Amino acid sequence: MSILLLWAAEKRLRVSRLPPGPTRWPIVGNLMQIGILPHKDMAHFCSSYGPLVYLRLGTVDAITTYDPAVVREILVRQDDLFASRPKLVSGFQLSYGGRGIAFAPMGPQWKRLRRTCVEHLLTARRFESFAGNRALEALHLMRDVREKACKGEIIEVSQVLGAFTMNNVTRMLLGRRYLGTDPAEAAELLSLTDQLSCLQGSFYPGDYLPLWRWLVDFFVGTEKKIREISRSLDGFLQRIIDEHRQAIEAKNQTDGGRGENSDFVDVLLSLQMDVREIKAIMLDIFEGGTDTSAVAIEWAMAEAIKNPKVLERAREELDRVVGPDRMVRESDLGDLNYLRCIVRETFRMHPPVPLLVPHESTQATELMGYDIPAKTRVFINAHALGRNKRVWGDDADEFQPERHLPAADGEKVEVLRKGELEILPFGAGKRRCPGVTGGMTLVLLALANLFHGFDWEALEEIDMEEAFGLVLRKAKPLRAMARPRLAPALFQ
Ligand code: HEM
Repeated sequence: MSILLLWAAEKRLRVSRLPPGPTRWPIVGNLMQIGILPHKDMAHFCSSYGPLVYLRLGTVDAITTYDPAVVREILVRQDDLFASRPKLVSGFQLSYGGRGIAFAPMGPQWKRLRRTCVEHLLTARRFESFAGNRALEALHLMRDVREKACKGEIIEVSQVLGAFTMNNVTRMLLGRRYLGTDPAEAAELLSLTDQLSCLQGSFYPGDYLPLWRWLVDFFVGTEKKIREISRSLDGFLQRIIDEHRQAIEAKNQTDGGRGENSDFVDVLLSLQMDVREIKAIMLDIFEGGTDTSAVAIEWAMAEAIKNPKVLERAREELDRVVGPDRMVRESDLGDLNYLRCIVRETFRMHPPVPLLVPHESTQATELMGYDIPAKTRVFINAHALGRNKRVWGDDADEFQPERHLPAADGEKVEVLRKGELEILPFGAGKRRCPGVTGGMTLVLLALANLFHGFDWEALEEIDMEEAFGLVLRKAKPLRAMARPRLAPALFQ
C-alpha cells in the first residue's frame, strides 16, 4: 500500500514538473488544437504559456519552443540526449525501415550512414567537382525563363525553380539531368517526389494514437498510400541502380575499372553497402536537396518583388559586381553582400523546414527546471524563432535585408553565423543538415542570376499565405512576368 502511495506521489510530482501547456482533452490530449498550420499553433502556445511548452499529442509527450536559450539547451548542451528521431509511420516505411539518415533513430546505423554521407558524398572536393554542372543548370534556368518571357508567358516560378534544383540534385546523385530531357521519366520523377514530400510532411494522427492507427487509416487511407508510393519508388530506384551497375561493369571491361567514380550512386555502390541503405540515402538526398532550396528561392523572390526597393538595391549591386556583359558566376557570390542579406532575411522569416525534422529524447532529463520524460518529441519552431519579437524587435514581421548589413564597410556578410541559433534554417548539433553548402549555393546562384537577368513584375498582389508540410510552401505559387535585362547572346 505504502509503495503504491509513494508511486502515486512521485508520479504527481513528476507530472507537476512538466513544462506548462494548454489544457489537454481525454485520449487525444492537445491533438485537436493543432490545425493546418502547426508551426503557427505552436508559436501561439509559446506566446501564451512561455518559451518551453508541453503538449500531449495523443499518447505522445511533446515539447515545443521558439526561444534561443531553450534551443541552445536542446541542440547544444543536451544534444546527445535530444538527437534521436521518433518512429513516424511515413518516415519509417519510406526509408526502408528507418535505414536512411534523416528519419533514422540515434544509434550505430545512423552514425555509420551519416559518416558515409559526410565523408564520401557531401565533401568539399566532390561539391567543387560539380561546379560546371551547376553553371550549366543556371544557364538552362535563364534560357527557360527568357524563352517564356519572350513569348509573353507568365512564369510559374515554382516550376522553373523545381526543375533547376531537381536537375542539380540528380546530376550529383545519378549523374544526369532528368527534367528537360525525357518528359515521361521527368513526369514520373516529379510525381514520385511530390507524393513522397506530401506523405513525409503531413501531421498524421496515426503517429500519435498508435492504438487507434487502424481506425485512423480506415478513414484517411494514408498507410495504403504509403505502401503504394514505396512500391513505385522502389521500382524507380532499382532501375537507376541496375543502370549504374551495368555502366560500371561496361567500364570495368574497357578500362579495368580505373575510371573515377562520378556520381553519388557510383560511390555508394563502390562501398559495397546494403542496397536498401543505398536506396534510403538516395531518397534522403532527393528530399533534402530539392524542395528545400526551391521554396527558399521562391519566398525570396516573392519578398523581393513585393518590396521593389529591395529588388532595385540587389540589381544595383549586381550591375556593379557582375556588370551587363556576362552572367553571374559562382565565384561572384561571395562579393554580393546585399544578396546575401536577402538570403539571410529569407532564412529568418521563411525557413524552408519550419519545425525542423522532429527530434526525440532518448532518456528522461531536466530542461530549464522542468522534467522531460524519455521519448519526448521535440518541435523546434525555426519559423517562430525567426519572428520572435524579443529577439528581432517589433519589426520582426517585416522583410528588411538591411538589418543584416555589417557596421563596417568592406566586411563580408555571412548568410549564417557560426554558433548562432536565432536563424535556424538547417538546424544545429548532431542532426544539422549535412547539405548546407549545397543548399545555400543553389539558393544564392539562382537568385543572383534571376535578379541580374530579368526585371520582375507581379501579376497581382502577392499573397504570402503558407501551406504546411515538411517543407513550407507558398499556398498560392508565385506567378510573375519577366523582362530580359541582358543581351540575347548571353543566353546562348
Ligand atoms: C536550402 C536547402 C536546405 C535546407 C533549408 C535544409 C534543411 C534541413 C533541416 C532543417 C534538416 C533537419 C535538421 C534537424 O533535424 O535538426 C535537414 C536534414 C538533412 N538534410 Fe538538409 N536542407 C537543405 C539542403 C540539403 C541538401 C542539398 C542535402 C543533400 C544533398 C540535404 C540533406 C539532408 C540530410 C541527409 C538530412 C538529415 C540529417 C540527419 O538527420 O542526420 N539537405 N536539412
